[in-house]
This record gives sequence, structure tokens and C-alpha cells, in this order.
Amino acid sequence: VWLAVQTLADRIITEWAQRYVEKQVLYDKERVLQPLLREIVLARQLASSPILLEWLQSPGDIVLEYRGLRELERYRDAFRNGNYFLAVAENGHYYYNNAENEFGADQLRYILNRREPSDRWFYEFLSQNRDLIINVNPDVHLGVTKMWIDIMVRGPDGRPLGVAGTGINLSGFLNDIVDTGEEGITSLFVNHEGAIQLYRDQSMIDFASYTKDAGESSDLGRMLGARDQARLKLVMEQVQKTPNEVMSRFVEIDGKRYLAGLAYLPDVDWYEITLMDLDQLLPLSRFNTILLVFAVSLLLAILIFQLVLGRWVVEPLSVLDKAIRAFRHGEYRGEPLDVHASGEVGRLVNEFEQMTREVYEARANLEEKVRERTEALNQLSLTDALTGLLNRRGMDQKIMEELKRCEREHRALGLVWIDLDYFKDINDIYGHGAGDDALVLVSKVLRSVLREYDSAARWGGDEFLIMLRDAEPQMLKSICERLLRVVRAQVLESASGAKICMTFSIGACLAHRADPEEALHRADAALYAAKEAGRNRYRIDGDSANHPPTRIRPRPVDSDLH
Ligand SMILES: Nc1nc2c(ncn2[C@@H]2O[C@H](COP(=O)(O)OP(=O)(O)OP(=O)(O)O)[C@@H](O)[C@H]2O)c(=O)[nH]1
Repeated sequence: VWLAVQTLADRIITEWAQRYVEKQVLYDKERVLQPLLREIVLARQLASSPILLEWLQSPGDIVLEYRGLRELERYRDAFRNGNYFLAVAENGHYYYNNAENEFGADQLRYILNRREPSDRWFYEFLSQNRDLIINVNPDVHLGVTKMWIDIMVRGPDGRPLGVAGTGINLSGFLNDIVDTGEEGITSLFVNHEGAIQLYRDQSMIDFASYTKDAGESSDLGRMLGARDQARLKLVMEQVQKTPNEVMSRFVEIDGKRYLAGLAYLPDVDWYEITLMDLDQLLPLSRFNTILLVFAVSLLLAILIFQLVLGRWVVEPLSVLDKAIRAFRHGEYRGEPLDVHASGEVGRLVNEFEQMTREVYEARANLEEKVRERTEALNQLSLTDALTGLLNRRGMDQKIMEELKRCEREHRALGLVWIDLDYFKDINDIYGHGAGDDALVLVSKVLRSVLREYDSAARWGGDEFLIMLRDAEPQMLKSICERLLRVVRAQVLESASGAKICMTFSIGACLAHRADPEEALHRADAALYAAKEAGRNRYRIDGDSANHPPTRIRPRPVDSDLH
């Protein structure tokens, strides 16, 4: 984050600096150009003065010289630093006077010499086809370093007659105008070759550069590396084509990065370069507090976001996850979960609670139904489908339970075997349906005779078994008699409308021990005895009473089957 913010800050600074340097270049350009232009205009006026032109065409004429010098003196006060010069081509006379009017009595200071290196500027200028040169040069004769505004004085035929102009005090100009004193901003002016013309460090200025050969100049090469210099040269070519435009490039000077803004000054044929030291002007370290505040705010925001996320999203989801696992193990039944959740997560939690409750309700319903079905199935497995009485399995269980209880409580259980007499005949004569109806009728007879706590079962075929709780001989006897009586009174109607009477034989016994086989065997033996004795009667195990056998076959009422 720190790196990203720093990069961002760096980019902002660079962008800002580029705009700033462009404005600064225009400002510097105008600041330097205005005073220079003023001097140039004045110098041009001087150079085109008819008095001067007349004199320079006849430089030996004393009257014309006198008038010419008066003209020069007139201009002296107008110039910025109160001085003027005039160099005459024909005789090499060099006239000069300064603000102090030091040479008011003798303006002719010396005679220029073609062979003198310090006078080379003059002869060089005469040989060039130019009208203006701004020459920054120490004058060895006068002992001053000035920025000379040299204007060519031409005769009506265009022939160079001399050079007139003024000198601007370099140190003053540099201090007042070139050197803004602003920290981190440096302005310098160079010519086409990159030779430095104006710079606050005078030692870097390339004095009288236009008189030098290529390679002799003190140019940008002394400040910049070859790569930066080549790049700036390219930019110089570009801005020369578009004089109102400013361009900027990064350059390195003494290992430091500067932003250089460039503009072309067509009036003086120079380039203005403004160097901006970004580290000094707007060090990145100034952003550190902002960056720190930004980073801390970001961290805080992340922290708060995490806390909120944790409390409102992560925590509820983890509770939900636990509940899902508990639900899978059947330990959660849709009770409200203790979570702080709203929005989507809250809705998810509510949906889950509701879904769980519904699943549990459905499961409970299902379990209830299964329990009911199982019970019904059990019932079915213990019940005879035709008569609804207990079947053999059901009765077996009951006898077992009751016999144990009887043995425990020293009571007797009455077991009564019933077998329909000549049932086969009912089937054969009246059909199987009539046989079934007969069996159902018997079951009704048994139910009507028995007490609430006694049990009756269809043992199989036409055999029934009755179990009587707390039985004793007399009671056993009376029940047997009652059974016989009731069944005899029944009339069964067949499908064909025939009325059928029935009888059955009974074998009964009293059981005291928990031995069902033994008891059933005794009852069965008694039944056998009843059948043997002629049917339609009962026999009780151990009962000595003799019942006369009566053989009655099932017959239609009022018919004589046997
Ligand atoms: N309709 C009908 N007949 C059955 C059913 N189960 C057995 N039977 C018939 O019942 C008859 C039983 O006959 P038995 O008890 O052997 O002989 P019985 O004719 O009753 O003669 P006794 O018992 O000696 O009086 C057989 O004909 C079986 O086919 C049933 O569920 N419905």
C-alpha cells in the first residue's frame, strides 16, 4: 500500500511539476525578454538614426562626428545601464560612455584591431549577415563584463557601417532578472549550439560564444550527460518550430533529477531552459504525513470492515455451519440461532431455521405414521383376517403371558377348544362362501358369550380356541353350555337362501402351570372325546360327568340331512 501510494504521489508531483515548469518557463521568458527587448528596440533606433548613418558614411568628418556623438549621448540616459557604444567599420574607432559620464569628454576609447582576439567579436559580426547579436562578453579594454546588445548599422545600400548598441551590466541583470532566488528553480539561456548565454553562475557562461569555433563553447554539455544533451537538442529543434510552446523533459545534473522546461525566444534567437529540482521544490517526504494518515485510515477501514464482516457475516455463517452439522446428527431441531445477522445472511439463517423445523415436523409425522403402520401390521400378523379374532400366533402369545401370570397368582386359566361339526359338509353343500359365513357367525357367537377380559382366536380351519381368565370348573362348564346353546340358536343363510343350523363340539380344561402344550393337549383330548361322543357337546378335562352322544349334522332348517 505504502509503495502504491508513493508511486501515486510521485506521479501526482511529476504531473504537477510539468504544468508548473511550463508556466515558469513562460514567466521567465517574459521576465528576461521584456527588459532585453526594450534595450534592443532602443539600440535599433540608435542604429538607424540618420545622424549616425550620415556620420558613419564619412567617419573622418569632425562636424558629423560631433553631431553623431551628441546623438549617442542623447541615447545614453535612455539605456538601462546608461551606456552606449559605437564601433566604426571604416576606421575601427570604438566610442563608449557610461552612466557616470566617465568618458563624456573623450568618448573615443580605443581603436579596434583585427588581429586582437578581444576585438574578434566586431570583425566576426561584420562578416556575418546578421543584424543583432547579444554578446555576453568581458570587455578587456573597459574592464567590465556586460551583455552587449550589438546592432548592425547599415548604410542605405545595406553595407555594414559599424555596430552600435548598449551593454547591460551582467551581474545586475543576472541578480535582478535571471536569478529569481526561488529555491529549486534555475533559469538559463542558451543559443543554438547550446552555449550558455545567461546563467546565475557566471563561470558557466560562454562569453563571446559566437566568435568561437564549434567545440570551444562552454555549453550544456558541461552540465548534462551526452544522452540528456542529445535529448534537449531534439526538444530545442521542436520548440524552435513552435515558438509559443513549452516542452519539458527530465534531465540529470550532478546525479540529481531535474525537470527541464524549454521555450524558444525568436527575438534574440535564444532558448530559455528552466530547471526544476523536484526534490527541493516538493520533496516526496512532504507527503509522508499525508501518506501516513492515508495508510492508517486505510488500515482502520480494513480493520473495521473485518470486524463488521466477522460479526455480521463470518460469525453467523460459522454458527450456521455448526447448526448444519448438528442437524445432520439429529441434534438441532430448528430452534432460533443466537446470531447477529441481517440482510442476505440473516435471511439465510431464517430460511435454515424454518427449513429445519419443517424437516423435523415432516420427520415426526412420518415416524408417527410408521409407528401406526407397524402397529397395524403387528395387529394384522396377530389377527385372523376372516373373523377379526386373534390368529394362532396372537393366541399363542396371549396364552403364554396369561399362563405365567396364573402360575404366579395361583389362579386357573380356562382353555376351550371349539371345532365346528361337519363343517366340510357346509362347504361341500352350500359352497365355500357359506363356510366362511359360518366361521364369521361363530366368531360373533364367541364374542357375545365371552367377558371383556377373555380372549378368542381362530386357531385354523374350523377350529377356535377360547381363553378364560380366572376360570374355575363351574364357570367353565356354564360357559361351554352357553356356547352350545347360543350356536344352536343361530341360523345361517346361504347365498341361495337356504337356512343352515350349526353345532360345534367343545373340549375344555383348566390350566394352572405355565405349560401351554400340556394344557392345549388336555383340551384337545377333551374335544376329541366330545367328537367321539357324537359332537354338539362339550367335554371338560378331568370331568367325570357323562354326556350322551348326539350326532347332529349341519342341515338346512326343516330339512332332514341325516
Ligand atoms: N369355507 C372354509 N372352509 C374351510 C376353511 N378352513 C378349512 N376349511 C374346511 O374345513 C373343513 C374341515 O373339516 P374337518 O374338521 O376335517 O371335518 P368336519 O367336516 O368338520 O368333521 P368333524 O370335525 O369331524 O365334525 C375342510 O373341508 C376344510 O377344507 C375356511 O377358511 N373356509
